[in-house]
Amino acid sequence: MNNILIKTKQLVKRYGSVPVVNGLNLEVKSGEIFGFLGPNGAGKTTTIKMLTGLLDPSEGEIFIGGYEIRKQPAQAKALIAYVPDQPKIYNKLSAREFLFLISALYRVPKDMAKDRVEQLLAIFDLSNRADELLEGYSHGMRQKVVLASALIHQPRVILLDEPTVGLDPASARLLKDILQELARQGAAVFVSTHILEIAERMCHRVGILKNGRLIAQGSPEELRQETGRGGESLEDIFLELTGDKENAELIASLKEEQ
Ligand SMILES: Nc1ncnc2c1ncn2[C@@H]1O[C@H](COP(=O)(O)OP(=O)(O)OP(=O)(O)O)[C@@H](O)[C@H]1O
Repeated sequence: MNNILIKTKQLVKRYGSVPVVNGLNLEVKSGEIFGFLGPNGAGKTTTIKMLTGLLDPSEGEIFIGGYEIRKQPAQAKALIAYVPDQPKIYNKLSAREFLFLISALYRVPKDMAKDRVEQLLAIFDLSNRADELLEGYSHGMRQKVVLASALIHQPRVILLDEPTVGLDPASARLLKDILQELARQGAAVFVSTHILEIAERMCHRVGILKNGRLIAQGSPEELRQETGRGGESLEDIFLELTGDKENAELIASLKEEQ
């Protein structure tokens, strides 16, 4: 297996005749954290759902660890962890029960599961409430349970859709540290986010999606050089590339007229 763990070739998704993802070519290597950025409706969630195999592409191919997701779905999916933007969780289970359920679904051997569950509960600071029903958990606590459950089978490909929404600063920092450690151990991490500061600090490379097309990709530093915007923040580059800077100028002009 080469070290490209996520690869898409000319990926297209249409709803009716409208392409919402259009000719996407992506590669994410082992050890890399790739930030997937783009305005609302750009096609990020649609792309991530195709990468997980939950949504069929209209055209193109997806390789996870070298396995084409539609031709070898079991092999590809065994490598993946997916944290959706609106996770479903079983409210009538406790966090500990939920994590054991997910371990069983991924066929993690029982002894190993026991260690992993306790380790993850401790890492996410959930140990002392692990036997309470999830229905009584706050949004951020539920998010942490979902993140813990995604890591239980030691995935090589980690797909996260807006994972920091609802997390407090300490938990967002913890997530960043965990993802960096997993990448260091060889995982490929693909994360969509609107928080450009996180992308800038966490991601080795970012891709900017607009209207279903990748309009730029590279390290934040490379994007600065390409756009001739040395010294500017990723946020300024993002707004420039996605055209939202015009909005900022419009708003500024409104203020001047007041
Ligand atoms: N089931 C569907 N049927 C029709 N159109 C859809 C469907 N799902 C998504 N779309 C459209 O596809 C486009 C991309 O949506 P998607 O959810 O992938 O965007 P996104 O980049 O994740 O946006 P956000 O940042 O707002 O979450 C949008 O125009 C959306 O309306």
